[in-house]
Amino acid sequence: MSISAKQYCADLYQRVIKRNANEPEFHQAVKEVLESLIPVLEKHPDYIELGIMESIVEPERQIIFRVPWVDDAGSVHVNRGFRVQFNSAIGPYKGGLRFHPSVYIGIIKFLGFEQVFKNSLTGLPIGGAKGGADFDPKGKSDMEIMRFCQSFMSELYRHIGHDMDVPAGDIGVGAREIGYLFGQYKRIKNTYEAGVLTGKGLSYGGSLTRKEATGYGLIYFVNEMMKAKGLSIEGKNVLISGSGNVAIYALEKVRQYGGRVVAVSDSGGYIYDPCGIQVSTLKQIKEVNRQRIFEYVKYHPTATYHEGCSGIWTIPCDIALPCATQNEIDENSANILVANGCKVVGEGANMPTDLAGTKVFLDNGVLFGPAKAANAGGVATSALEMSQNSMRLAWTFEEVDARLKDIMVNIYKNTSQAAEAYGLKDNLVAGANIAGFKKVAETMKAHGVV
Ligand SMILES: NC(=O)C1=CN([C@@H]2O[C@H](COP(=O)(O)OP(=O)(O)OC[C@H]3O[C@@H](n4cnc5c(N)ncnc54)[C@H](O)[C@@H]3O)[C@@H](O)[C@H]2O)C=CC1
Ligand SMILES: O=C(O)CCC(=O)C(=O)O
Repeated sequence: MSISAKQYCADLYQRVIKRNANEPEFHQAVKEVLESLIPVLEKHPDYIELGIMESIVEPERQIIFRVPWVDDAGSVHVNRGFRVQFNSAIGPYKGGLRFHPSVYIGIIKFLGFEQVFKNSLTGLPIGGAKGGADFDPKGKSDMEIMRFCQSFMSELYRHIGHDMDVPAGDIGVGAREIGYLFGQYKRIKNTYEAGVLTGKGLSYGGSLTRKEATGYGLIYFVNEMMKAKGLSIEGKNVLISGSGNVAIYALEKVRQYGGRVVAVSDSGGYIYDPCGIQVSTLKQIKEVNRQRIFEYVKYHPTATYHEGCSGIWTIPCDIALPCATQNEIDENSANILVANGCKVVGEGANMPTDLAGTKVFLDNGVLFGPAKAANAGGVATSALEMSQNSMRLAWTFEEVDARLKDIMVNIYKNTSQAAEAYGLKDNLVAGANIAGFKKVAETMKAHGVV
């Protein structure tokens, strides 16, 4: 090879920027991975020579489609739907669907790219994909959500299948939406293909523990990371951003480990309660009533509500768990967290810390669990749901939970070993990228230039 691995990665990154203009989230995700992989490419120049690096940053397929739907007043709306099938080297495409007004191709591409490495880390046979729409579910009636999901699936069904591509939930897509999507798929295809979606209801092929899996898995990972340093969650003060699926079940598991979650947030603001946030009230407000987080203070007089979501990171804590969305912790918030004594960060959301924020944590010796590793429990349990669907069996909650825990312990072990093997001890960002990449790269090599 005539140029260094470092120069190759810098050049490739420039080509990615040029080819994918105006997609800063995708550029950010690629930059982090390429920088982590320099020591791997120094040992394996064949990954460059065989075009594996060029291929790993280029989705296998990108689908963009029109989603017309009619609201309750009879007005027609047209949204844009996406599915980016990024890499199918190690299994059928797998990854969630996000319904949020901020969705555009750059967000879906970054999420699909991250999913490739995350899914590889689970040790299960799943490739990487992501999808969604720029639809805002906020304030929509059940019937509007149903009509939107039916229209979305009326195009998506052509591109998915239990051995081809298996979507699931993400921001704005939970059990209700998966139900409507599944109903429409079944109607169009006239076949009961349970494994075509995951996160399903229990009566039609869903898995126990899938709802809890991302949040529980995050805490299993954080616990493992702390245990390796002689620390524990017990007695620690914890901040959790977001108050959706990941945040709620992370909170539940932190309490089971004896920690105290003193703040949670939504896109409007955050609540702080030094006595600890009650998970049952949060579930009622968010899962049942679908209300904003400020409602919480009506039930708990010790809690206070504060406008604006980034303020949550100014609260002193031992452990911070960003579980809302991408780039919610920047350099400034990271510096404040460190100055206030935060020693552990576990990423429940995808890419919630920007590159400068990540550097602050790593430079200051914060135990940092990157998203690809720390939040992989959700997709891992989706893969367990697919296994149960294939076998036409349903495992107990305890059985799935035990498998999830094993998977998270293994992910910690593999990421920390990969980091150490490349002289980057304790840098789990590099460890996750390296361990996730190597399995995919070796498989792509075995498949030839395809
Ligand atoms: N649901 C899953 O199984 C998995 C989700 N993730 C990631 O976790 C994150 C959260 O996803 P879910 O909990 O599933 O979504 P969700 O739709 O259930 O909840 C999202 C929550 O984040 C809040 N939020 C949105 N923007 C915010 C902001 N700027 N500041 C504070 N709060 C904000 C929303 O109000 C909502 O409470 C996303 O990054 C998603 O990609 C990652 C792995 C699996
Ligand atoms: O369960 C899945 O397939 C998707 C989970 C997901 O979207 C994620 O890991 O970010």
